[in-house]
Parts: sequence; structure tokens; C-alpha cells
Amino acid sequence: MASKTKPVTRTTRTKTPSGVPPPSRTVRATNTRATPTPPPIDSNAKKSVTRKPFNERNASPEGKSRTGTGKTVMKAQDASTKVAANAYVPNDAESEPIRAFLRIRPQIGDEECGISQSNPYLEHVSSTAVRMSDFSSTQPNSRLSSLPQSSVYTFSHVFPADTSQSDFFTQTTLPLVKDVLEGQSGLLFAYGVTNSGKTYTIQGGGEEGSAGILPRTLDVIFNSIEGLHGDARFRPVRLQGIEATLPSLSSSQSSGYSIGLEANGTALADVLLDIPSTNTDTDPTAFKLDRNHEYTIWLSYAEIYNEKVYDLFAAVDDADDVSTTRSQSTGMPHPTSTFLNLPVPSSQSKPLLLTRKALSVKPCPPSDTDDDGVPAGKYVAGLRQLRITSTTQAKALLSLGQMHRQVFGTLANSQSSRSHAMVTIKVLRVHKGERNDPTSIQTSRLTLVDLAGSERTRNTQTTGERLREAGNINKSLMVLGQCMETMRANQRTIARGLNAVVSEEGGRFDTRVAKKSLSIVPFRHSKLTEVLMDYFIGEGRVVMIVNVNPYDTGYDENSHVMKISAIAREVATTASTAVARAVSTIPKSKESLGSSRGSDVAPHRRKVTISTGGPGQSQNETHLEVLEEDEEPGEADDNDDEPINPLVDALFDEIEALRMKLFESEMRSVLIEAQTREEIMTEMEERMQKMEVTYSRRLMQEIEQYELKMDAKIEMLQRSGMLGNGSLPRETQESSEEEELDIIPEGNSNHSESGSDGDGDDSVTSDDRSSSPLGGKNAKHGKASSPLRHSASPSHGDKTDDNALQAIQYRGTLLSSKNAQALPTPPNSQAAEDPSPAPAENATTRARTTTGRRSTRTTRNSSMSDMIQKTRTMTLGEDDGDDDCVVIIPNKKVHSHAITSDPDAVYVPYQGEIDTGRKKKRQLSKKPVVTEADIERAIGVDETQRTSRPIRRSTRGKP
Ligand SMILES: Nc1ncnc2c1ncn2[C@@H]1O[C@H](COP(=O)(O)OP(=O)(O)OP(=O)(O)O)[C@@H](O)[C@H]1O
Repeated sequence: MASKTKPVTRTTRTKTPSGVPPPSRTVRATNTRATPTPPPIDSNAKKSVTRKPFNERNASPEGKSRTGTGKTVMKAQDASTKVAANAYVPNDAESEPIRAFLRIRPQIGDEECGISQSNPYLEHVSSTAVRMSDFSSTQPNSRLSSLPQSSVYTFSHVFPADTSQSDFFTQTTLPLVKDVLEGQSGLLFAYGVTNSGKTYTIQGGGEEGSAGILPRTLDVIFNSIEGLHGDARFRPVRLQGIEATLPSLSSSQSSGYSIGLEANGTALADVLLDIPSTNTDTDPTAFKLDRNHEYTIWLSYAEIYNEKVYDLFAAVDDADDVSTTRSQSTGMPHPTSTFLNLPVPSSQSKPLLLTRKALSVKPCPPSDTDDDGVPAGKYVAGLRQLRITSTTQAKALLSLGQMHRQVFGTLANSQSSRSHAMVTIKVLRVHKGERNDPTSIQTSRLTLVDLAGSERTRNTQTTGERLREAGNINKSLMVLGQCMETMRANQRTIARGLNAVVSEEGGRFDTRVAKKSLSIVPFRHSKLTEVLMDYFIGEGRVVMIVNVNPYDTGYDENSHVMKISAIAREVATTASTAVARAVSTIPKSKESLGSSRGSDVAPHRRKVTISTGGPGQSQNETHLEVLEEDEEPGEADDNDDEPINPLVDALFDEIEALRMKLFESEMRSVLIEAQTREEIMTEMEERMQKMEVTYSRRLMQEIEQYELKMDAKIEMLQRSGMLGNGSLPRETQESSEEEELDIIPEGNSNHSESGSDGDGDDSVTSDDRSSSPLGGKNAKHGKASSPLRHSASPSHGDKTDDNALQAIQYRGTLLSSKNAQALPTPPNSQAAEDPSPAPAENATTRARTTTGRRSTRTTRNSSMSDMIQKTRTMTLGEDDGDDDCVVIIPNKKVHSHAITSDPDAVYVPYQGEIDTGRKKKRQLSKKPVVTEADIERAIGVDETQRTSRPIRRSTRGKP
């Protein structure tokens, strides 16, 4: 019986490439304006939504008027009622900004993988804000980007790491589930870098209570429609279209999917996948719905991989293969997969060919357009929509789709989700009394998207397939960000225009002018945005879930994600109520069932060999060939978005292509820069390490050499008796003793008091010294010239030579003429040879030299400390022009005695005296004592020369 003819109410819809949400809608059935809250579901009134063309949207029936030129204008007073001052989002009752929720992933111990850092870079500021700080920036050269090191980001709500799946679902998704049952469409997508918890959020984990958003959504839907299931007389097509099912299809479609044969032997699925155990985790929530309505639920599952859309239900067995097989374990009918149930080929046989065909994204056909001829968005042509009748079926079907995704992901060598997964749940609602009237069927849909993780910059250095994947993932996410940014800009422009009108008394808002100043949102530049476009331009609420792993090392990537979410929160979308669509009684079965006709486009082939069998098991190799057919040429973009001007469109495409290239080259340059920096750092580190090794080796060598020198010196000093020589052999000790005795100035040996026998301190009288050519003014007066003794024998006559050795070490001792008196006298034998009397002034001075081993022992410590003490306080004597006396002190002991004997004596070592001493020591054949007279004699200075060529003085403090 023909049903009562009813006018088909259609949504008046306009294409709004500018992304400005339609600000007003009219619910015709009730003849009242829609309120922000959708009408209660138990209302019997049939609702339809009228979307008005852009140029009419801001005009109320009263305020709208047409100018002579056809321009639509709106009176300022009317606009003022719609637009709040300073608002950038049109203050439409139904429009609302995208809600962005941040979910922080807990630390799960993946530090070992090297993808984690010790400090979380996120810090809670409030329940809606977090501060993001880059701790790695404290390390020098660690930052490669110019992003701020610390920023605060605000969200609709921030969920800490310990949030349960159930709580998260309740606060973020449950309102959308309610909406979809009540006729409003919605979109939820999880966005974040790889490994941030998107899949966990959407699908869930394996543990009890960890079911994700998707299974919980299905639970709530089926809990709510319990006892309200409709039949499969009509099915959804495209976005919102409805068509009657063919009788031959209805059985299969009513069951939703076919029940395939259990595969005998090893199925491909067994080889490729660990089939997950069914999650018994269920959400008990149920909404109270109007029991006068019937509901049918339809499911589709698509993935966008490498900028191509694939149907993950494509391989689910068709009705023709139907058999009534039930699961052996649960006894429940379960879906099967064409290719997952294929028997595993032996290693010798031909590779198994798995084919899947990319689907095209098409604008909705004219049959779906409204009365004004405005097309109704884009849909994925050929995407299967399967009817499901229970949550168990739905979950089984989804896990089958997930397996397909996983298989192709595995075959593409993917380690994580390299594709965007899109599950759409369609709810068809009809009043029980009108179930035969297709025009009264209302369609709403909820799409849940698990986006692929944005690829890390440093990982994009992969090649081949992975590089292509990474590029496409980044591109689609970038375009998504661009779309939201453009929409926000357009909405701000509109708001500014309206605000200006409001502030201007009697002002008019010319929508055409406003429209011209708007940018086109680049939805068409990625498959992802193209498919989701309909939500952004006014088809439902949008929720964005931002997943973040605060221990992730990719600070820059996460900053980018945060920025996109900040933009998203400023974009307004408009909630829609259920839409009734045109009905076609002739089903496009081929298209709707996802037929895979041949294509002229060369398919993308991949050969894969999978080895199975663990240790101790038989090894098995499975050869597969994967064929990814492109979408058919010309399928897409027919009747595409309203052509503004082909040239402009082409130019816009060109701009977008260039922008994309720019972005890619920027990415590449950042990558190269990062690589270069890393290389330089590595090289620097290597060099530094080498230098460190070289220097430490040198240092060790120097230390060794220095120690050797010191040893030699100590030995030498021990030999000379300057140090305790208990360890020396007896004869050495004796020889040292003798050598020390040799230090006694020769002149002293003539004095009985001198103790030349070594019993006591030997002293040198002024008389002794007076004979010295080194004494005071003697040199000046040319009175003394001590002969140099060359013999090192213990005999007094040869003592000078031996003493020269030590004396040379302390050569450079200079006293001023006054203080020179304190100096020890050179060997007295000189005086014997040179009978010239010492000057009177020198006669008063006395230099005492220590001789004799015993006396040395007893006085050494005090002498040394005295010497040190005095040396500290010594100052160069007043230069009265008379300091023309050079005295060479034979050794330290003699020197110290000289010092102690005369408080006015000053010891001034000159720079490098030790080295010079050593050199001289070698030259003078280890003579312990060298007097000036010796030197003069050695260089052959006679009396006459001495007067004309004064002995060079080692004067300190004088230039
Ligand atoms: N809230 C959470 N609680 C416990 N474990 C979590 C949580 N979120 C994520 N995980 C774990 O972190 C790991 C990574 O999560 P997931 O696979 O969901 O990341 P993803 O963002 O989907 O990565 P990709 O983009 O690479 O697919 C998984 O082992 C998952 O179980």
C-alpha cells in the first residue's frame, strides 16, 4: 500500500568553502527556531533542518531586504541581536567552538626505547590549562627550533595521566553519543604525535576496564535502543541519503554482514595476526529514548593511507558466501573476512594476491541536493555501510576491520598506526507510525577518527614507502591545521564586519563584500579534510582530543599539536539536527557495496614474505603480493565545490601546492640543519676526546720526565751532601763529606779558628775575605783576581772546582755593594796567590760559611728556614750606584750562612738562574765552587782587561 504522500523536507544547504558556520537554522515542522539544546527525543514532531545560503544566513526574515542590485543586506539592529560585540565567532544560537580536551599519557616505562626523557615537560596550571616547558633547552646547543621554551595552553578540560577510560569517555564522548541518538551529528578525532595514546583512547587496551571510546560508544548506543530496533527496509547511502534496499540484498543487509565459512586449516589471519580476545569490558550507560521511534545502526570503517581512502570492511564476506556458521567458542555468528580466511600458501606455491582498491571522494549527487541545488558535501564512494544489531556484532566487525588495517599496516612494515582510521556510526531514526515513509527517516552520524601520529622530523629521514607515508601523514595533518586556521580567520572577519555594522547606526552588512574578503578553506588538499569537511562547515559538533606523552622527546612536534588545538578551540561549528534526505528506490548496489572494477591506473604492488614459527617450531614462509589499486580516474571531484572561477581555482591550487612545497622544504631544511648540528656536535665531541687523550698523555710524559729530573737532582744533592745521605754507600757519604768540606774557603784553612777539621763552624775573617777579588769594592779597584781551580780533588787546591758545581746552581746571587760584605768569601787560597790586601771596609765584614758535614747537619734546618724567611723579607738594596760587586755564593748553605751572619745581606736570585746554573754546571765539569776570580781566570781576564771590561753582573732589579 502506498504510503501517505508527504512533502520531502530537505535541508537547505549551502556550500560554505569559507568555513563560516551557518548561523541560523529553521526547524520547519515545529515552526519555531531551534534552540542550542536539541529538542527532546520524545517529541513526536518530525524535524528537518533548513540551511540557508550564506548570503541569507545572517538575515532574519524581518531584517532581510534586497537591494536593487540584488545584494542582500541586513539591518544593523537585527545584526546586533545576533552578534555580541568583540566576538569573533558569530553568535549564532547553534554554533559553538570546537571542544579540545587534553589527555596526558602516563609514563609506561618506554624509556628503554629511547623515546622518553626523565622530566615531563607538561605541568598542570589548572583543570583547563597546562604549561609546556622545554627542559632540554637548558642544555647548550640542544634547541634546534625557535619555538618558545615555555608556553601555557588552554583546553576545554585537561585530563591527567591517571584518568580512567570510563571517566574520559563520560566527560568527552557521552554527550556526542546522546546527540547522535537525538539526531545531531558529531565528530571526534584524536590528535597527537606517535605513541601518545590515540589508539588507546579510541580503541582501548587489553586490560579489564580499559575499553576505549569506540566500544563504549557502541555499548551505550545499543543499551539505549534496546527493544527499539527497526528493520533494514531502507539503508543509508552517501552522507545523508537513504534508499530502499533491494529484496535480494535485504536479508544480508538486515543481518549486516555475512556469516562466512570457518576456514579449514591455517588461515591467513592465523599467520599474520594474534587475534585479540574479545573484550568483555562493557559500558552499562543507557539513555532513555522515545519508544515511539525505531532505530537502525549502520557502521562503516575507512582508513586513509598514503592519501588514499580504503574500506576496511571491503573484504568482509558478502551475502553470496553466506553460510550459517557460528563461532565454535562463543556460539555467536561472527563476521569473516575474504582474505583473512584464505588458506596460507606453501612456500613453493604462487604468492597470495591481496587486492584492495582505493575509493574516491565525491561530492554528493544532485539527488542529494536540496531545493536550491546546493550539493550536500562529499562522501566516500563505495564505502560499505553495514547494519549492526548488537554491540557484540559491532565489536567483532570492528576488530575484523582493525585486522584488515593491521594486515596492510604490517605488510607496509608499519610499526604503529600509519593511517587515519575512521569509524562512522550512522543512526537512522523513524517514527514507528511512519516506518514505511522514507522521507521521514532521519539520519545522524558520529565519526570517530584515530589519526595517524604526526611523524617526528628526525624520523622522516626514512626512505621509500616510509618516507611517502610520513610525508602524507604530515601533509594531511598540516592541511587539517590550515583548514582550522582559515576557518578561524574567516569567522573573525565576519565577526569584525558585523561588529562594525553594529557600531554604525543604521549600517548595512553586505554579505557579498564580506564573502569576497574570506579565504577558501583548503579542505580539498588532503583526503582527510575532504572527508571530514562536512563536519567543519556546519554538520555537527566537533570534539578534538589531544593526546600527549609528556615524557616524549619530541618537544617541537608536541608544541605543534598544542598550537593546532589552540586554533581549534577558536573555530566555531554548528550542531545539526537529524536530516532527512532524498530517497532513491533504485539502489546503487555496485557502488554501495564497494565493487572493485578494474582501473586503468597502474596499481601499486608490493611483495611481502612473512616468516612464521618460533624457536622449536616448524618455519613457514608465506608469500603475499599486495595490490593497492588507485581510485578510478575521473571518479573524484566531479561536480566538485562550486566553481568560483576555474582560473582562480587553478591559481589557488597553485598557491597551495607552492605552500606545500615551501613547508616541505622548510621541513627538509630543519632536518638538514638538525643533522648538520648533530654531525658537528659529534665531530666536536670526537675531537675533544682526542685532545683530552693527547693532553693527558703529554701530561703524563711531562710528569714522568719531571720525576726523572727530580730523582736525578735528589741523587745529585745526595751525592753533594746537600740532603741526608744515609742511603748512600759509605764511600759516597765520605766523598760527599769531603766535598762539603771542600766548600770551606781556602783562605779559612789557614785560620785555626775556622775549624777546618770539621769540628765546628768555620768562619772566614774579614781578612780572609779581603783577599777575595769578589769582596766589596775589590773588584772595582781591581785588587782581587782569584785564580780558578780546575781540580776536583779533595785537596784544598782543587776544592774550588768541585764547589763550582754547587755554586753554579746558586749563581746569580747578587748583593748590593753594601750587602756584598755579607757574602761568603771565595777560597782563601786566592788571597794567598793574590796578596793584595782587602779594602778596609771589607775588613769589617765577615761571611760565615758552613763547612763540615756535622755542622751542616746541625745547622741545615735552621739555615734553610732562615734563608727562606730572609728571602721573603729581602729587598733589593738601595742602588747607590755602587753595587758593582758580583759575588757568587758557592752553595745554599754558604749562602744561608752569609745571610745569617749579616742582616743586611740580600739574596736576589735572578730569573732562570737554576737553568743557567745547570748549564754552567755541565760546562764547568761539576765544580762545586766557582768564584768570580775563577771565572775571570777561565775567560782569561787579566788585570788590565778587568778595568776596561768589567765583569758582567747578574744584577736583579735593574734593566
Ligand atoms: N592512558 C593510558 N594508560 C595506559 N597506557 C597508555 C595510555 N595511553 C597510552 N598508553 C599506552 O601507550 C602506548 C602507546 O599508545 P598508542 O598506541 O595508543 O599510541 P598512538 O598515539 O596511537 O601511537 P601511533 O600514532 O604510533 O599509533 C601503548 O602501549 C598504550 O597501551
